[in-house]
Order: sequence, then C-alpha cells, then structure tokens
Amino acid sequence: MRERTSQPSGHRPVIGVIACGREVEGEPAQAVKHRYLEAVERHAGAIPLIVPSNQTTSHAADIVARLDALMLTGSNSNIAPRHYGATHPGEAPTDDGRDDMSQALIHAAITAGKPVFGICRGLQEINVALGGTLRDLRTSGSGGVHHAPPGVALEDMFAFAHPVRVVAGSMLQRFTERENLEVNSVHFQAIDRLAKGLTVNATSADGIIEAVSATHTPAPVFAVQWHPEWRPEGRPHDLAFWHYLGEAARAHYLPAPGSELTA
Ligand SMILES: N[C@@H](CCC(=O)NCCCC(=O)O)C(=O)O
Repeated sequence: MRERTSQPSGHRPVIGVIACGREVEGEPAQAVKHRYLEAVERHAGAIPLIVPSNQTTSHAADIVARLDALMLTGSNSNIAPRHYGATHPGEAPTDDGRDDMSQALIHAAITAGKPVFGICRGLQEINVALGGTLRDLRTSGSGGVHHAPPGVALEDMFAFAHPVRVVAGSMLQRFTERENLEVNSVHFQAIDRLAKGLTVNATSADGIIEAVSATHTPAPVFAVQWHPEWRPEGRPHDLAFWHYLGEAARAHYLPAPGSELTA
C-alpha cells in the first residue's frame, strides 16, 4: 500500500455503507441496520453515508469518488451462486441488487485506492468479487455450525460464538495483538475457494476462513466473517476493527496504477 497523505485526525471521513433491499410498509425499500451506522460514527470516528443498492452499477465509480472508504455490511441474504460460477440456485433469501452493486463498488473502490472493509456477507462479497467462491455449510458436508438455531432471540443469536485462531503476522494480528479471539457467528455461507490476492487472517477450529485481507491493493481491504458492530464495547479486538477502519479512511492512497486513465 502506498499512502499519500493523511487527513488531520480531527477530520471525520465519510464511509459509504451499502444498503440491502427490504420491504417496508409493503413497498420495496433500502435499509441498513442502525448498529452498522452507529459503529461507523462512534467507533470509526467517521460519517456513515448509506449507499442504496437499487441503482445502476454504472454509478459505482462516481459513488466511490465521493467516499473515503467503503463498508459492506452483513445481511441474512445470500449471494447468488451465479456470481461465483456455480449453477445451483442457492439458498434463499437473496438480494440481486445488493449482489450487483456490492461487486461494482468493490472493484471501483479498489481501482480508486479507497479502503474496503467487510462484515459477514461483506467478507463473502469481497472474496467473490476477487474471483473466489462460497459454500453453504448446511449442504456442503464440511465445516461445523456457525449459526444459532432458528427462532432464537436476537441476543441469543449474537451470543452464539466460537474461537478463532489469528494468523501470526497478519493484519488482524497486528491491530489486535492477539493470537486467539472469541467471535460471534451468524452465517450459513463460508469461503470455499479463497480469491487470489486475499490472504487468511483467521480461521475457526473446523477450518472456516474467518478473516481476510488483500495483499495487492493500493488501499487496505479487510473483512471478517463475524460481527464487530454488535455491541463491541468491552471487546478490544472488535473496537480495534473500527479504529483500523477509521484510520484507513482518514489516510489517502494512490489509485491503482493505470486507473487514472479510466477515471
Ligand atoms: N447470508 C450470509 C451472510 C450472513 C450475514 O451477513 N449474517 C448477518 C445477519 C445479521 C445482520 O443482518 O447483520 C450467510 O448466511 O453466510
């Protein structure tokens, strides 16, 4: 990564937070859960700006040009397998607009030298955008249980947790200074083939990739399979995720070489 300048620490960068397609009062709508937006404001020290995913993907470069970083949130919807070359229909629920816009925003952000951070579905989107694949833990015959049983209360859903092993020398290890973490777990999909250009930062005991970072991008690309936005107070490793995001958003990185020609 080639850092060009840093904005003064008092400066509040603007972080784009992708929205999901939802139904509100019987109509299609765009939504982001408060916890993602509040974490960006309170713990990354940034201004959250919701990015609707129900717009043409041709806007992606113009959107990214106005952002200091991109945050890809979690969502209970699953990425359609066609995005990673699979022919099976995948598991419901899906969100085609989110699928298309997240892929476009990730490529535009990397090209523009903007940091990209992902949570849960966001990690999966980054892996797919860079050429990796996913599998469903319920049908693939590998990997353990990474989601609380259906029908539990929200508190209990996020209380479902497991340990992860942090890869020595990884970005995660550098900013958490830990070798092992206990993380919440709210997902049925997982990385199957890791995209080229991503490196593993943490794994669970059953071999699931739980955190990744990019090795080749001008600006940081970092994602976790768990939920650092869920009540991070008291969890230093999750607060460190948000501090890292805020730091990355305040720095400025040179665009990818040659991208200026296409800007
Ligand atoms: N659907 C995918 C991604 C899982 C995910 O992002 N879960 C978050 C749900 C709670 C929230 O909306 O934040 C999978 O199952 O792997």
